[in-house]
Amino acid sequence: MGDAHPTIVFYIYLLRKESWWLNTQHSALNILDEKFVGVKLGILGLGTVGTGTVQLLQDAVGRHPLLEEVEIYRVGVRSPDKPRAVELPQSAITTDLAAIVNDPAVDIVVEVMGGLEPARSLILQAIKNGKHVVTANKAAISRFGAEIFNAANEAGVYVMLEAAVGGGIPVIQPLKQALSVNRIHTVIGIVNGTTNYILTRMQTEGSDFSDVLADAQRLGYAEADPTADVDGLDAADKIAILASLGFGGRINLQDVYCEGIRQVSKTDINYAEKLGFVIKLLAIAKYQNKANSQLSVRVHPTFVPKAHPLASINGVYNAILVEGEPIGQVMFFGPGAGAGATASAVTSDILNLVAALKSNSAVPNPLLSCRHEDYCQVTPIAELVTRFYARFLTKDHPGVIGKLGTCFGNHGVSLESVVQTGFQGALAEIVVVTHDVKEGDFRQALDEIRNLEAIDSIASILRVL
Ligand SMILES: NC(=O)C1=CN([C@@H]2O[C@H](COP(=O)(O)OP(=O)(O)OC[C@H]3O[C@@H](n4cnc5c(N)ncnc54)[C@H](OP(=O)(O)O)[C@@H]3O)[C@@H](O)[C@H]2O)C=CC1
Ligand SMILES: N[C@@H](CC=O)C(=O)O
Ligand code: NA
Repeated sequence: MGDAHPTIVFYIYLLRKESWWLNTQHSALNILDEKFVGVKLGILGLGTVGTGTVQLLQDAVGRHPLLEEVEIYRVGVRSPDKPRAVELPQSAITTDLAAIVNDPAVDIVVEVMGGLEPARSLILQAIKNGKHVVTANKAAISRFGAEIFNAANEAGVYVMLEAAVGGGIPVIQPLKQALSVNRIHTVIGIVNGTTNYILTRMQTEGSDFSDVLADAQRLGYAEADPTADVDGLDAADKIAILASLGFGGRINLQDVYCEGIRQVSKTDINYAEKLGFVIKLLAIAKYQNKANSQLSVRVHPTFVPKAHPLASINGVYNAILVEGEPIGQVMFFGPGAGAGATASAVTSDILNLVAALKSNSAVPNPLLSCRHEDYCQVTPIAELVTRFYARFLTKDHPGVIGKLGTCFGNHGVSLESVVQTGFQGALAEIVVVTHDVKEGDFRQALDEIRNLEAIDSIASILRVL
């Protein structure tokens, strides 16, 4: 300070103290009063997404110039001796992930390791240490979002998750920003690349489920445990996140109804084709009853009319159709999984954080942080009103169709079409498509039908969009 006037020294002391306080509250201020010297990343995970992200960052020429200010500082893995598709100094690689989130030099923690624990604890620890977080982990966010975002708001840091839904498709930021002036009433999408890839190949090539799943795993689309993809759980995580953003409240994951694609057979795919539909695993969040803000949030294989915009989304591609007022319909389309596509989303989040760090703003940006406090009301699936497709295997008795019609009629289920085209061995196959019906009523009719002497089995039940 040399011989500065004592009052000035005192003011500088107060400013420093103030800025220290702000620094602990808002890590966006970590660089206040200092020249911006670049941003150090601590990356947790170097698998499909981590590797794609490192490749993108190491090849920054021709991309946004801010990327050149990003340093890959530490990378955490499980098996340090595994051969990697990227070159990094050995000193940057560690198996001690806690050391990364506790390292004061790290500005942004990029969590691309997946799983629930230790991912959750590491994210929370990074936040506690005043670090911004980028994550691709929809499983952790959909379960621990409240805890993670509350902690982030308290610490004044951001948790960014563009890669968590729709892979490379920008959909999180548009919902948080560009579309947030709309009253959203429907979010409906194909949000799992693995199952869309499987269904597409079963449909176009008549391939077997297990062969195509192996290909999806080899291509890096599937989760470490592909059950999450195949059983619809990954899509449920994603629609919970999208619904939360679209409808302005938290979603309890247990309220999301979820069915996967295991029961979708080639026979159903062929019937769908004959009836003018394709089968897609849809994730749907929409007002069931706008008057009392009741939402329907669900994932299930669905008969989608061939003319619907989601019917032509094939392979690993995802698409999310958002409907709101006043905008009407907007559809986001692009690659939903894979190294490069997902790295694009992760890196765009990193870029946003670099920009936030550079802007030196003392005030957290409300368009980057999470503002939810309350939970949305989600209605039970029995209350859903939808059309159904059902396939029955029946004994070849006269009058079976009439008996089916009577049971449906007893429960107020009206039929749009009834088709009897084929046989499975000695059993006749009858396919029914209903008009809109309350799911609970439809299920009661099925219970009655199951008890008919002429019915061998109900081979499949799928909802129709
Ligand atoms: N794959 C995709 O297309 C997409 C994935 N995501 C999400 O991104 C995340 C990562 O997925 P992905 O890259 O496919 O996963 P991978 O299984 O390919 O990679 C996981 C990485 O994390 C490391 N890792 C995992 N657990 C630990 C641990 N306990 N300690 C140290 N290191 C650990 C692994 O280390 P090691 O290499 O040594 O085994 C590996 O490098 C997940 O949350 C996933 O849901 C999101 C969108 C698309
Ligand atoms: N396993 C997921 C990866 C992206 O989230 C998928 O198949 O969509
Ligand atoms: Na995305």
